[in-house]
Amino acid sequence: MTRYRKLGYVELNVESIARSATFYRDVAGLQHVRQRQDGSVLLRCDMDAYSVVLHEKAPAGLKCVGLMLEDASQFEALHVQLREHGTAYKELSASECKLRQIARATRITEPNTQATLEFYIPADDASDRTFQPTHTRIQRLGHIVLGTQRSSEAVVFFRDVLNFRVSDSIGETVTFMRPYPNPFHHGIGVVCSGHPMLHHVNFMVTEIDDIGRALHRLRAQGAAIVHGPGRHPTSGSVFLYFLDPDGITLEYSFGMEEFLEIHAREPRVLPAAPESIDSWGATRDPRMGSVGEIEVATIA
Ligand SMILES: CC(C)c1ccc(C(=O)O)c(O)c1O
Ligand SMILES: [Fe+2]
Repeated sequence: MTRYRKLGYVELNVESIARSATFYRDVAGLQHVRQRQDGSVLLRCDMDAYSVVLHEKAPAGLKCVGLMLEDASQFEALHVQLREHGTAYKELSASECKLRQIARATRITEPNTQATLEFYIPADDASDRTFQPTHTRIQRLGHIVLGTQRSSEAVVFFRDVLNFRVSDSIGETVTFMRPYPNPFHHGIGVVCSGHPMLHHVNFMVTEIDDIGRALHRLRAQGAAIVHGPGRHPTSGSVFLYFLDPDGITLEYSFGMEEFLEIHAREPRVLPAAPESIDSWGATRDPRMGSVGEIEVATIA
């Protein structure tokens, strides 16, 4: 079965690249890396080549998600699983990989959310990958949550075909899964929604003070805070959600539960109640998770 390192990158469509590049650097606190010839902007929040890629394309939402495999031998296991399930896949050409600073990649359309998933290993190039945390000490791209009306089928696909492990669910509304054996409680969440969508993108920060400071900083910068601060009983994280310039929901969180590779605890099902989302009792702005079209790629 396929083994992963982590959720590696997320590529977003935004209405104005200049406006969003400034926001993701100055407000969200990522490091600007460079602009590619096609105009897309690379930002990072760890020592990888990039963690977030912005593309100027309406409507705003998700272009694709990169899942870093443990090593090159995982492609064989992944391809076997995809063929057995009858899921079409495409291997990216050497020139496309070079452009994206990756050594090898396979792309699929996840059949239930329609999200483009890219399974990859990074290039072993000599590019500068230093990362200097900014006002908010982001440690990594944490997770994304995808919405679909076929959420139970999506969970089965991530679990049985892609070898994600379920960490917890809240009733039948949301399930949190980790790309095995990455230790963090979830790299992907799947939420019930009326149509396929990106619900939010999460960045994990260094300490609770990053959340408290962000609350005041975001207010001063005029960003829309849409939920929190609060604590998620599922992963144990303290959270704060805010909107990017197009209304895409971003989350900072601190303190996520970690799982061992073996003898991990069993997944839990928490009741479908507000206390299962937030044990501090914060109220949610209805704009949370409301913008995030999923661009559907053609897998030839
Ligand atoms: C409100 C959302 C879907 C949610 C719930 C719980 C967690 C967590 O346990 O960390 C999240 O990260 C969420 O985004
Ligand atoms: Fe989250």
